[in-house]
Amino acid sequence: MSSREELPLELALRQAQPTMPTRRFIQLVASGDLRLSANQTCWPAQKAMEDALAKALKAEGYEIKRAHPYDAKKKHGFIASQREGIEVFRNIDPDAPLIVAEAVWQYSHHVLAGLTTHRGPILTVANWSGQWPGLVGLLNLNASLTKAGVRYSTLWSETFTDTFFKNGLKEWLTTGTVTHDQSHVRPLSLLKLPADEEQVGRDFGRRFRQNKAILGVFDEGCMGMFNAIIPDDLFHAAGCFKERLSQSTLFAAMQTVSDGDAAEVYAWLKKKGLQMQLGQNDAMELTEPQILLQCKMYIAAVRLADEFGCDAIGIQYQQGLKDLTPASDLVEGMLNNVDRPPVRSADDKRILFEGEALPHFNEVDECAGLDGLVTYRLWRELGFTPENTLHDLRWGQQYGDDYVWVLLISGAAPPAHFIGGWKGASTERQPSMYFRLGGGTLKGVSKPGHIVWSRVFVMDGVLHCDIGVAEVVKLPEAETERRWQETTPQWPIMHAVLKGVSRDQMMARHKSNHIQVVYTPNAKQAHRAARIKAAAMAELGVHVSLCGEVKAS
Ligand SMILES: C[C@H](O)[C@@H](O)[C@@H](O)C(=O)CO
Repeated sequence: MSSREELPLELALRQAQPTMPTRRFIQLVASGDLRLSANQTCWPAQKAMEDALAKALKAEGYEIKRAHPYDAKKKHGFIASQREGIEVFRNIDPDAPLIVAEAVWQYSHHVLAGLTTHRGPILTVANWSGQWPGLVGLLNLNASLTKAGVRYSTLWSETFTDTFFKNGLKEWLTTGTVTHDQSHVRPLSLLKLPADEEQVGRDFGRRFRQNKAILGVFDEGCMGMFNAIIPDDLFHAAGCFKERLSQSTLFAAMQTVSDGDAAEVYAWLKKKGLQMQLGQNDAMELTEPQILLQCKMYIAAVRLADEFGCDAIGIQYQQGLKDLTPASDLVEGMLNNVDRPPVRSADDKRILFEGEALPHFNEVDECAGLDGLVTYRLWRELGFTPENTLHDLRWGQQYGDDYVWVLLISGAAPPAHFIGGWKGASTERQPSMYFRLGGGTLKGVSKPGHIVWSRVFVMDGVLHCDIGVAEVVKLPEAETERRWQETTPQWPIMHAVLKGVSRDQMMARHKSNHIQVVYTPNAKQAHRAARIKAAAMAELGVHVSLCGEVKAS
């Protein structure tokens, strides 16, 4: 029996090269949020995008056929749960070509089940718009499909009339796949790093693995981000172990924090100069009681991390928690900063994690957790400021000679990254369509400088890590404001120019909605640190690729 015959039928079919049937219609699905308010608010953008897509397909002689209708009662046309998705896919011809169209942030598990058994060619498409996190949703879906071993093609467009999109669409319609330029990706295994740097990285990696680390995960995976879950055996091989915690525990621990302790954190923030955009209307504005609850959450999170001996923690922050308490963003930003309000143990005997950040991986993205902890500790050893964070790869536009990405995360980044530090930081109410009970974000503009960017992801059953360098640029205030207004003005922003990677190369390759970023003292050190980090990751068994202009020596 050949190894091919040993494969289960479904898998064999999935792995077969998809062929494009000559039907004249293309089925379409749209995955949405799990929150009705978000689906309703974002529906008009999705509708506009689907109309533009339909026009593009019509020009090629094809018609779009939605596989699920607009729901007049719910006032949107998204698949809004995993169950709904499975039911929709029952009526989809599994051999027919299928487009997944995304203009919004979506929960990938709504369509993942159906897509894992779809045999026809799959095309994921997003509109090049900052308005809602549709590109972010697309990247999460692509990464989830990659981890699941589902074959797919992907495209994006601002107008759906540009040459890049039209050529890609034509290729998909005729061959069932879209090829992208990924010449910016160089596997580390084919490169030779300078021996001294390789040794520093490998030595760090060996010690990291031997010491073992515990990453506390508060409600793994319940934001639908299948890609963000690292299988335990892969995690263990890198020296990382999960402490599975519940957001209910976090909520319960919040109830044990005294009002006085919360008030101290609040006062610390005020003294540091954090601008609080406060109002009175709890439903729409940020209020003092919301922030005080966030201060309680901050203390509770640090105490739980101490109790379970965690080296880093990740709070899932949406499902479950959003129904109980204000959002965790301000908490996350504080945790990730070395200069943060002190937290004493409940018995008042110790200051917890004194002089250190408690690395936090937003949205329980375990890939970011591994990366964040490695980076924090390695940067400390290199003598650099260790604060790092993830951002969403939200959108981007040309500015002058540069393609400047909008890296924006849905609530918090460490103030150490901001122009002016704490004094340059502000907290604004999370949009109520996402967070009914409010809560402040931790917002600022990332300072100009040289950074290393990276992303850990799961592909072909193993861990990968892409590493590159970038420059954070300062844009005029008006341009920053314009970019905020085009996206989500309450969230922290980084204006990043990725070195040696074009927009389309990045979109084609990047296997995540998130990107990890950390500062270095200058351009030369950014390249050096990227190489050392590459060696460290390789030592942990991760398949590393250097992307774009990282000099190999
Ligand atoms: C609030 C939103 O749902 C966010 O969670 C979303 O835009 C993301 O940041 C996804 O990474």
